[in-house]
Amino acid sequence: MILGRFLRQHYRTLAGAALLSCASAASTVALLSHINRLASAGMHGPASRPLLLGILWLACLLATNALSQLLLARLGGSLVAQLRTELSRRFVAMEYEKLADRKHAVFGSLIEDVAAIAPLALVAPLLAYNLLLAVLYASYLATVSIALLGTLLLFLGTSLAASLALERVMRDRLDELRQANEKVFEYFRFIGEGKKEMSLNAARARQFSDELMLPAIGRARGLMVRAHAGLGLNEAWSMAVMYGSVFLIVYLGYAAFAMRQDTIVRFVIGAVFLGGPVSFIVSAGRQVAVGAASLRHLERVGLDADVDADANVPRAARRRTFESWRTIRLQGVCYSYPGSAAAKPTVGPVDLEIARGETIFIVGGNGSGKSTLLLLLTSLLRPHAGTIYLDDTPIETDLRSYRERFTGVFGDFFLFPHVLDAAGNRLSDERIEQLLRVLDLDAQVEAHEGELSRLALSTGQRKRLALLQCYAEDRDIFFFDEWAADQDVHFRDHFYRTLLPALKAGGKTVVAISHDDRYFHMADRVIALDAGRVVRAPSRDAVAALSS
Ligand SMILES: Nc1ncnc2c1ncn2[C@@H]1O[C@H](COP(=O)(O)OP(=O)(O)OP(=O)(O)O)[C@@H](O)[C@H]1O
Repeated sequence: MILGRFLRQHYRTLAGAALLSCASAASTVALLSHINRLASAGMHGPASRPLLLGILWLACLLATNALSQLLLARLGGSLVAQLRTELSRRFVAMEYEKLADRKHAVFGSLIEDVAAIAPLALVAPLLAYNLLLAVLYASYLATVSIALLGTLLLFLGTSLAASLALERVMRDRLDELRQANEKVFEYFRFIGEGKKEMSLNAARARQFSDELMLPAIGRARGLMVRAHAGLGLNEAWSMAVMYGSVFLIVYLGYAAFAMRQDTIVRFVIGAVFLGGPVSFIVSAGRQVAVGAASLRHLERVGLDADVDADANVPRAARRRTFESWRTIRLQGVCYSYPGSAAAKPTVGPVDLEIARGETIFIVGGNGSGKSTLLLLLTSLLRPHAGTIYLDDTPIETDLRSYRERFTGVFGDFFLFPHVLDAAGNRLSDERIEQLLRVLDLDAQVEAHEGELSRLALSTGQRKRLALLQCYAEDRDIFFFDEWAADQDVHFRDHFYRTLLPALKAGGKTVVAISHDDRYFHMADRVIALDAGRVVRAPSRDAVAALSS
C-alpha cells in the first residue's frame, strides 16, 4: 500500500522526529514537575537557580520541538511529492479501459486524495509524541494521587470509547462525501471542455449550473457538513469531558476523598497539562478519518495496490518481440460496454484476419462499432469473449510487444509537443522539418530540439501533426479513425492516393476507418460493420462501382 511503503522508506526520519518529540515530551514533563515543585514549596524573594532551571527546560522543549517540526515539514514535502509521483505513474500504467470514462478521477485523486493522505503519515510521530506525553503526565499524576487518576482515566476512557464508536458511524459518511466530490470533479471537467458551447449559449450554461453543478456541490456540501459536524461534535464533547473531569476531580477530591488542598492543586495542574495531548489525539482522529476515506477511495479506483507498470510485460527471457508476424486474427471477439445489454454485445462476435502489409478500410454507419473494433484490435479494450492472435500466439502472452506494433490517430487523439521515434528518442529537427513539408505544415510549425513550436492550429492541421507523430514512430501497423474527415479536398485526396499507397509500398499495414466511399477502391479490403458485426466484405467490383 502507498502509505505503508512511504512509512517503511522514511522510517529513519520518522523515528528521528518521534525521538525528538519524545525528548520534547520529557522536557515538558520536567518543566511541569519544576513548576509544581516551585508552586508547592514557594519562594522567598528572587532566586536565580529556579529561574535558570525553568529557562533550561524551556530551551530544551523549544529546541527538540523545533527540530522535530523541521523534520516533519521535510517529510511532508517528500510525502506529497511521492504520492503525486506514484499516483500519476499508476494512472499512466492503468489500463485504458479502467479510466476511459472516468478521466476526472485523475484530478480528484491527485488533488483531493494526496491532500488528505499526506497528513496521515505526518500525524504518526505527533501521535506518538502526544501518546507518550499523555503516559508521562499520567505517571506523574499517579505519584500525586492514584484515586484521582483512576477517576480521571475512567472519564477519559469512556469518552475515548464513545469517540471510536462515532468514528465508525462517520466512516460511511466520509466515503459518501468522497464519492460526491468525484461527481463535482466530473462537472469541473465540463466547465473546461464545454466552455465554447456555454459561452455561446447562456441557457445551456444556466442549465448546467442550476441543474448539474449546483446540486452536485450542494450534495457534497451537505455530506461535508454532516461528516465534519459529527467529527467536530466529537472534539467538543471530548474537550468538555476533559474539563468536566478536572472539575469533578476538585469536587470529589474534597467531597469524597477528603484530600489536602496542595494535593488537589498539584493534580489539577498536571491534569490541565494532560489536556493538551488528549485534545491533540482526539483532533488527530479527524485527519485520520478523512485520510482513511481517501485511502479507501484509491482502493475502489484500483490505485492503492502496487501496480506494476510492466504488468503486461513478461520477463526478458519470455518476451516475444512479435517482430516477424504475418497475420492478426480475431476469433469470436465480443465486447460490451458497461451498462449495455449483455445478451447483445456492442461488437461481435467478430472473426477477422488481417495480413501483414494489407490496407484495410473499416466502414459502417454511426454507432456500428468501428471505433470499438479499432480499440479491440489495438488491445486497449479487452474482449469479453474470443481471442486475438498474432500468428498463432494469443496476444495476452505479451501485450506490450503487441501494442508496440501499432501507431495511429484516434478519433479523439491527443497531441504531445515532442516528436519521438519508436524507442522514445526525440526525432532530429531536420527529419521533423522534412515531415512538416510532406504534410504541408512547414509554414506554420517549426521544430526545436524535437519539440513542435506550436500545437494551436486548425483541427485538420492538428490531425496532420498527429500523423507526423505516426511517421516518427514508424511502426508496423498504422491505424486511422476517420483521419481524413477534417482534411480539405486536396489533402484528403493526397492522403488516400499518395500517403496510404506510400505506407503500403513501405510494407506497412494500414487499418483505416473511413466514410469516404470515393476512395474505398484504394483499400485491399473493405470490412463493413453493422450493429457490431461484420456484415459483408464488399467485392472489389462493388467497391469500384462505389468509387466510380
Ligand atoms: N464509452 C462508451 N460507453 C458506452 N457505450 C459506448 C461507448 N463508446 C461507444 N459506445 C456505444 O458503442 C456503440 C459503438 O460505438 P462506436 O464508437 O464503436 O461506433 P462507430 O461505428 O465508431 O461510430 P461513429 O461512426 O459514429 O464514430 C455505439 O452504440 C455507442 O453508443
